[in-house]
Amino acid sequence: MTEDTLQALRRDINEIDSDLLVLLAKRRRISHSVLEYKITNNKPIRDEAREQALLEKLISYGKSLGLDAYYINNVFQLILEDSVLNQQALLQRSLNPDAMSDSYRVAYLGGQGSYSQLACHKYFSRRPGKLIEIGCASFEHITGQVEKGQADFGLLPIENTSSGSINEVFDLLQHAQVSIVGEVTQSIEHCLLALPNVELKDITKIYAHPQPFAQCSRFLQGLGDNIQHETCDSTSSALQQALDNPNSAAIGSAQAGKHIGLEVLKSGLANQAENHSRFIVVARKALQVSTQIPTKTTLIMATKHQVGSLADALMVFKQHNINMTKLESRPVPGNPWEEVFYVDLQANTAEASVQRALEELKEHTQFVRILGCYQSETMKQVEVL
Ligand SMILES: C=C(O[C@@H]1C=C(C(=O)O)C=C[C@H]1O)C(=O)O
Repeated sequence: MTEDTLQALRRDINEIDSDLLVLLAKRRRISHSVLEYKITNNKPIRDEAREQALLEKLISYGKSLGLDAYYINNVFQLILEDSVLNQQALLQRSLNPDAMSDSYRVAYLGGQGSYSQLACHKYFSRRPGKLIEIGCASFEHITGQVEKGQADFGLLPIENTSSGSINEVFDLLQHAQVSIVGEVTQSIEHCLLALPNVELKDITKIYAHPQPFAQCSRFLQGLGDNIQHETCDSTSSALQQALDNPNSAAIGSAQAGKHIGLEVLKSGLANQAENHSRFIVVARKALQVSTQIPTKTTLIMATKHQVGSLADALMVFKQHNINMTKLESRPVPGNPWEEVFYVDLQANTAEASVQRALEELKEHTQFVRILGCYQSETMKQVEVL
């Protein structure tokens, strides 16, 4: 085959890819129109039976064209997710017009290349308007910016699949005057990054935020005791240190390393192959969440000092048929041995049944505070394979 033939084939591929994009954009517009029907008829945004039927039909047709089921499933699950999340985002925007402006300021930990920045870009990608980023040095700084009205939103990591709950953030939420308005999950792919030409054997010091150190503990143990670990305020500052100090490395994402001029010495450092962090998005005022979309409510409560009081409180959720997805206990700062509980519920406080459950919960607790009611971002795929 000649070079000219190759170029001609590549032109054909380019054309097909452009056509695919045009069709995807058209599909998205039609999906937006379907939303109008759901709003008028008060129907849930998601229709899993329709998705299931659609995927089965596509897989069968795709097979006749020589495409395998796994490939078709992967491609269309992504298209469906986009379609559903976009409808949800549009609906939420129409419900909360006051919270929409041409530009919005978001405070997150670190700066260019931090994992928080990746999560911020992912979460706000569906939102029109100009994103103004405010890099912060600590979690308190983030909530402070939101409380003072210097940021419209703050992004805080709350849990990680390798290292568990991020206690500092839970403790901060006890007193911060902010409301949770959203969540986003970001996959975290830790790499060891160093200046070009530095080899693993040359490294004497590794810089990282405490979270990546915890999430990559097994890899770090394997390197032996001769390498010093220095904790940094954020992944961005760890990268800067690796840039400034010879024979050192930092833990961060490959993208962040590339951006700043560091190369990947080793990838896949996390203890768990599937390493994800869930972030919460906070704002000064709570948002209204449509009952047509999957919703989470996060609350904080202190139970009474009586036998069975936690069990009694949790029974309220069971009796009202409310699914609890997380229960976390944290000490009360300044009151040794006192505990507060963080609870995530699959519930929307706009529903009368949820309001009744929360009223009843008060009878079994010393206090209850709703930290937020927000759109659940995790979309469970329908299973066809
Ligand atoms: C577009 C719709 O809404 C959602 C998105 C779908 C899609 O993009 O094909 C299918 C079902 C729904 O979960 C619809 O209900 O038809």
